[in-house]
Amino acid sequence: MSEIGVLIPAAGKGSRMGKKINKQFLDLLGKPVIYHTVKTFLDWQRDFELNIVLDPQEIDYFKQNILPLFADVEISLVAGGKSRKESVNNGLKSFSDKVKYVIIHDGARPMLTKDLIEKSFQAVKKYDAVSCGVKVKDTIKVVENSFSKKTLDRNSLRAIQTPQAFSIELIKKAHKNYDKEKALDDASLVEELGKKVYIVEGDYNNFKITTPEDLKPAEIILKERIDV
Ligand SMILES: Nc1ccn([C@@H]2O[C@H](COP(=O)(O)OP(=O)(O)OP(=O)(O)O)[C@@H](O)[C@H]2O)c(=O)n1
Ligand SMILES: C[C@](O)(CO)[C@H](O)COP(=O)(O)O
Repeated sequence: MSEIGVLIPAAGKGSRMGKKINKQFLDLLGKPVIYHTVKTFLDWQRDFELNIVLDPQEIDYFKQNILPLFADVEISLVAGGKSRKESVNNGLKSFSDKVKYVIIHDGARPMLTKDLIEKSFQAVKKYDAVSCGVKVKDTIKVVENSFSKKTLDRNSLRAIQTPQAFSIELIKKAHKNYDKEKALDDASLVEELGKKVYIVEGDYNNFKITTPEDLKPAEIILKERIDV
């Protein structure tokens, strides 16, 4: 068994997408969104434990409609929680003792690349806590009551993505240490411990499918990859 654990949180409600079906099960080029996410990890390599965290009410749907697409792969399905943090925490607890490093990646980011996974994995062996992030292209202002208050220094800003990778010992400790439900990402829990998180250059195409207008560009990006 491998020292690597891959954890895909996919137990969200997708409320901003506003569809009846979970956004991770929506069709993208003839396959569910989450299929593309998982497939990229399997194209990267196959020697890892894979935990996919799902809404308990969607586990049967996943078993019937998505698991058959990965017939030869061992996948553990884990029941998620009310918040992303709780879902990730449940996924962390389900790895075997062999796992040393865990790579956490949103099910709703199907445009990740093998290169991003590999860069994150190489970096976590050196730094113990890693997140992908991209430079911010726009000018960012703090706005209050519709008036700008100040302009932030763009050079020090990054828009944070997943994959995020950690030594499993550190990320479990970080989850235990932070008892509030709401946390935007796992790297921030490590920051709460006073530890540094190394930022790997992410990919602008690796955006999260959040609202309906994200679907068309996602299709264009994935189609270009499949066509080449
Ligand atoms: N309780 C939760 C909430 C989120 N997630 C997962 O975390 C990722 C990032 O979350 P986001 O895009 O915010 O998804 P949702 O919470 O589903 O979206 P929304 O906030 O619009 O409801 C998604 O893959 C989502 O399924 C999860 O596993 N468990
Ligand atoms: C983890 C994450 O995708 C990094 O950008 C993001 O923080 C998830 O946040 P959301 O509020 O669940 O969209």
